[in-house]
Amino acid sequence: MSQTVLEFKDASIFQGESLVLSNVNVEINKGDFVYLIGKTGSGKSSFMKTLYADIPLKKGDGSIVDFNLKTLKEKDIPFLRRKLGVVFQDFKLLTDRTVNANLEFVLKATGWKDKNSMATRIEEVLSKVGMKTTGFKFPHELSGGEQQRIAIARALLNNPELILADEPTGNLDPQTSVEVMEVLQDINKNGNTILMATHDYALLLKYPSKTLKCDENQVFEVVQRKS
Ligand SMILES: Nc1ncnc2c1ncn2[C@@H]1O[C@H](COP(=O)(O)OP(=O)(O)OP(=O)(O)O)[C@@H](O)[C@H]1O
Repeated sequence: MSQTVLEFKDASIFQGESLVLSNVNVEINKGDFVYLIGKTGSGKSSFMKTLYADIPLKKGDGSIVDFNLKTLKEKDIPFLRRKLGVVFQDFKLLTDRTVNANLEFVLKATGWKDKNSMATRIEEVLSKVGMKTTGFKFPHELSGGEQQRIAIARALLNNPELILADEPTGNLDPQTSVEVMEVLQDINKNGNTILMATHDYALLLKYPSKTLKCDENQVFEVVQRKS
């Protein structure tokens, strides 16, 4: 039986007082790869932010990785985020330290203590994204695509139940976008569930998958037509 990782029922999403999305009914199951598309300003980022509790869910119901977003308390947010891996368009690596130190920073912040286990986990996630030999480098010594791979490795550190990728290829050229997408596809094939907001229709065509669209304050599933 499929296991639900994310479920929204009749939810509304607000930015401050203004309604961005209404009647949101969405379900994502374990192992899915789901795209979230829509024009600029249609609410993709607002939806993503609701999922990692950067925006509170005030109306309707929403649950994600066994957390109820409606009743979520401030103190629960770090525990929710430990079960999520978030990847952003602008990578958000700490520029003043190496790749290894970036990853170690996250492990320490999420309660890891043993040096050897941390080093092993760092090596594991770097090899998952094909960046095993770059741990000693600083972010500025890496290309955009490589930095995004490191950001994906960082998202994988705590074995997240769901990866939220908000325009992960938005700052990359088409060739590099495909390379980063291959990494996300591999991770998905290995069992990780991924929700990816994107503007990149070329990727959608190349890697077809379930697609949700934000338009006119609604989110609905679109069926890709085979050409
Ligand atoms: N911090 C904010 N405060 C108030 N309104 C906001 C805020 N952020 C976004 N909005 C508004 O919410 C709506 C949805 O924006 P959102 O960023 O979710 O769209 P998006 O689909 O992610 O766009 P893009 O593709 O440009 O990132 C827009 O009308 C935007 O102006």
